[in-house]
Amino acid sequence: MGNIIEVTGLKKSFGSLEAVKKVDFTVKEGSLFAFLGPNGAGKSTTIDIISTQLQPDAGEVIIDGYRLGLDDDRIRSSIGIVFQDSLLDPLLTVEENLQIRGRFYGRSRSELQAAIEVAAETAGVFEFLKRPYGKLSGGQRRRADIARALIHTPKVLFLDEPTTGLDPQTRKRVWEMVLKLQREQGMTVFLTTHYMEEAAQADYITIIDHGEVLAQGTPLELKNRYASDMLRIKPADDGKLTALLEELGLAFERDAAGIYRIALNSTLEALGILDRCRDNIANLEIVNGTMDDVFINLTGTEVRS
Ligand SMILES: Nc1ncnc2c1ncn2[C@@H]1O[C@H](COP(=O)(O)OP(=O)(O)OP(=O)(O)O)[C@@H](O)[C@H]1O
Repeated sequence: MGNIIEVTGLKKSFGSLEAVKKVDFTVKEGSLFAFLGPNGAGKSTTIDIISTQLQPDAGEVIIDGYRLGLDDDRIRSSIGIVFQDSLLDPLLTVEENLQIRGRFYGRSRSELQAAIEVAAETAGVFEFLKRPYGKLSGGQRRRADIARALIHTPKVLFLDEPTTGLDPQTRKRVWEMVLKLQREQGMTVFLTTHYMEEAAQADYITIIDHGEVLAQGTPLELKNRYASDMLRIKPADDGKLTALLEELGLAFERDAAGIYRIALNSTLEALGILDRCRDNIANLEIVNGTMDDVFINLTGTEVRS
């Protein structure tokens, strides 16, 4: 698959604040791409630029073969965006909201109705098309927002924190719908999220902070590079285990419960350590590095919950 988005040397300042300093990344067609960073990292500014809503100071953006600044109308027809704040009218039904949106795209009445049905079916809002948007639950609203973004059958769907503010069960349902869109319909999904368990399911991740790319790769590549597996040992005899680990030259920490934590260079390194310490182990576990660890190690910031 080729790249559907190519961003090179992107820069944007607001006065003296360099919100985007030099951002380069590519997104493969049909992939689930996660764009991560702490608050104020420059994610929204980047998305606003590549979705034609904000002019960059420098850089090149190509989406679906169209160049930003030259083919903005074509870019707009290739992308759908779900913002954090909904754009739908709470007093109108979901169907009426979709009709209003769909009319932007100059279709005949029957084409519009067909497009609404497909978008509603895809986003799972078919059964409440006739209900006022304002009367829907949080998860239903989010799916209606997604239906709005799908009405012109875009190739790339931008989702800005699509599951933030939803209860865990609803979050799961919305998330499953997003995955289905990407996996079954081949849609490219460009996602920002503060939920690392969602990011961990992406095909590719770019992490930015202070307007610069800190790291890029698949979740596995990033975990291998920026998160260690952890060996946790509950000792049979504290003093002996401390002495043994020191003798082995291993760095360790002890938590409040008296559990020893040893960062591993590789999972298999645990075998040698366990073999040497076996007589002093009451209990043990190996905890794999997570995307949370990657995020914290790179940005020095806890993931916002
Ligand atoms: N229109 C603007 N005028 C001035 N400063 C702005 C403007 N838009 C964004 N900024 C600043 O640029 C920086 C990057 O903001 P941006 O919204 O792109 O970050 P973000 O990564 O999307 O953060 P969040 O996760 O909170 O949405 C921040 O310091 C922000 O205050």
